[in-house]
Amino acid sequence: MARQFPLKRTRNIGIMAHIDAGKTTATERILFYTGRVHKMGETHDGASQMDWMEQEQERGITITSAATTCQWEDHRINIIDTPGHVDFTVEVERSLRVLDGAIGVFCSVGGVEPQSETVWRQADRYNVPRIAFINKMDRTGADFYNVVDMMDDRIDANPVPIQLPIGKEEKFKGVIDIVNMNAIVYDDELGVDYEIEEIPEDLVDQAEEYRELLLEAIADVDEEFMMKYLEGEEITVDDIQEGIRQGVLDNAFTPVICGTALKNKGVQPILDAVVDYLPSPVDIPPVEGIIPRTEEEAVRPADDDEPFAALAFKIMTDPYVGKLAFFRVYSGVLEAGSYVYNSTKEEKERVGRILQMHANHREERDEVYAGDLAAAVGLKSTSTGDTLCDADDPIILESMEFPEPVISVAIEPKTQKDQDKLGQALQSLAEEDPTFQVRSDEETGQTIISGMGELHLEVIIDRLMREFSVEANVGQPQVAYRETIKRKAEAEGKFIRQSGGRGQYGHAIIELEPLPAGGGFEFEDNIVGGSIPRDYIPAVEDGVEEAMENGVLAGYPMVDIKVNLNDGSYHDVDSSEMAFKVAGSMAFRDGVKKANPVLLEPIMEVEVVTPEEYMGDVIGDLNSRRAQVEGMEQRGNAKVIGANVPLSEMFGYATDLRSKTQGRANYVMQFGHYGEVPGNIAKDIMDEE
Ligand SMILES: Nc1nc2c(ncn2[C@@H]2O[C@H](COP(=O)(O)OP(=O)(O)OP(=O)(O)O)[C@@H](O)[C@H]2O)c(=O)[nH]1
Repeated sequence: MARQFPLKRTRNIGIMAHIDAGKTTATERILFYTGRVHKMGETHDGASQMDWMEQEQERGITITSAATTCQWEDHRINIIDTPGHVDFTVEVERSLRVLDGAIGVFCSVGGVEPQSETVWRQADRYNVPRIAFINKMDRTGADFYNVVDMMDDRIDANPVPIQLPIGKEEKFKGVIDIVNMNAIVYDDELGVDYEIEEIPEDLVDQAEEYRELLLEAIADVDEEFMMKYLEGEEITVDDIQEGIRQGVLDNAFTPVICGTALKNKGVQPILDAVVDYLPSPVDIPPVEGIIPRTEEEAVRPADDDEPFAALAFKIMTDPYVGKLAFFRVYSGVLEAGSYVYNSTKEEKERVGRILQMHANHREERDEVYAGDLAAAVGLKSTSTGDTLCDADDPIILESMEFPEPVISVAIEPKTQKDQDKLGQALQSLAEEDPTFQVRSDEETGQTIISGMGELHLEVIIDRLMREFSVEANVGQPQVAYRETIKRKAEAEGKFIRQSGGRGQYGHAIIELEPLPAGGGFEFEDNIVGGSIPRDYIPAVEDGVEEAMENGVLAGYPMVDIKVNLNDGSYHDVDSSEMAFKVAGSMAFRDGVKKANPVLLEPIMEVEVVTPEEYMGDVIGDLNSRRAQVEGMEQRGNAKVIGANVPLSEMFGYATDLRSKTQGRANYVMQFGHYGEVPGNIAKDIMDEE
């Protein structure tokens, strides 16, 4: 069977936004206009099409990203929903990894909020070409030009309006299209019909001014265009569109359009802009990876004739079909019912059915092609971030980077029956979400789950009950502390047993050294002359890694340490992997004690927006939470305070802030870095353990 849409006419896009900017509404309108959904669901009625999960509907926020397919102007558009809440960064990361372009949705009143800033910067890191849609032009206080300025100041988006609003707030009527130099005017309040008209007289000068800015921006990225522009030659609409497309693909500027999703104004132009300006899979550099074993670098161009390569970017448990693995095909073709090689796990797996997800139905696919996004049923071992490929031409694609969890709770099954189900349920959840981790506490035997924030863990516990019917008691959320070392130290581990039967002999001499924050764990093998045989070296590393799971101060995982294995000895008969593993653990524990171990805590970046009259109280309160106030600025008529605050001091902050400011201040917080816990506080934490 041949492919239905040429690669050039495929768009894989995400919609990125701050919570409440209107991403869900915009997505629904897009699906409505592309004809897939025939009734518009409103998020606040809880009838949303994209918010599949029950909790999402109750909370009114989008938590998971689902890939939804629609069609516009002979193009296939796959939309990857991207949440705006920072507790779900992993969802953002994973969608950024597989999309080719994005629409940034901003609220015309709130503008560039801190979380949109975070998401925008994540997208910068992945070089994602973007367009921007300024939504909610109908709201009181709507200010298109202010948002454009904020995009310039805060996120260096180099915004270039290609539309201007006609009117605003309740008088918002439509937009001026400065590419075609005409006006799209909606006839009524609900944007059912529109007319293409001449630009209203009072806006002609402004339209011309912005057209000049647009032409200049294009001239900066397109030499041919620059020549035409400078020599005063005629510039066609095609030239301009071509130029905008170039600017977007080069990440040189961000074209800005506007409207109101809720009132159905300016939605079709979003789709036109996606088709006209965002990249197809062949417009972006081919995906990179390495060949297993040889470790050679390789690329897979977007082409059906290349060997199959895809990335699993989301695992979902579906009530009807069980485990669904969403994947993005970069190259080649995959048939339903065939085998595929999971190069990350080094396993062959059978793909059962392949499903294409639409907003309200699923379509069964016999084959998927380069550039497609679909979901597979039947992949048992595949988890988020794994590469699926052709066994004869294997590759491991660059995986995603996931942040480490910062908060944890102890969880205890209520009954024996729950106990049996808990392990399996937690494992499925961890497969879906790499920022969710499960471990058992060595001393208490309790099951500890960790995640990115209180909301993240709440959602997980909710799902345990709803989807897996596990009843559990949940402890107080605790900060996920870490331990590390501050100086170098040498250490030795010797494990010798010689009582009866076969003895045990393992001996390792190591040196520990601190790595910079975020350095994780490194192991260097400096053994020369076979003082430890090759075969036993991985066992020493395993032993060290196992010992790192429970630090010496308070049993927290150890991070940012390099271990150099420098020497050791062995015994011809008695040495074994087991003995070297134990020796590795012993050496590490011994070394840590000499290397000045310290406790680390997550430090959050907090931003509080408050009316000026409460500023003193807010700062006083932050100071009592060991905050480092980093800056203050005026935004509109409010004060914005930026601070770094230890997460352990932030529990219950929402309630305190509300009562101190009569509910008039807001805050957002996100993980910043791990910092050393001050001595007296560290002592308290260690005493508690
Ligand atoms: N006035 C106005 N309200 C809008 C518009 N678009 C969306 N809204 C409202 O804004 C609220 C948030 O919209 P959503 O579409 O849920 O926003 P979201 O960005 O998807 O939010 P999360 O799912 O929480 O990330 C809802 O009450 C919408 O009805 C608009 O154009 N104008």
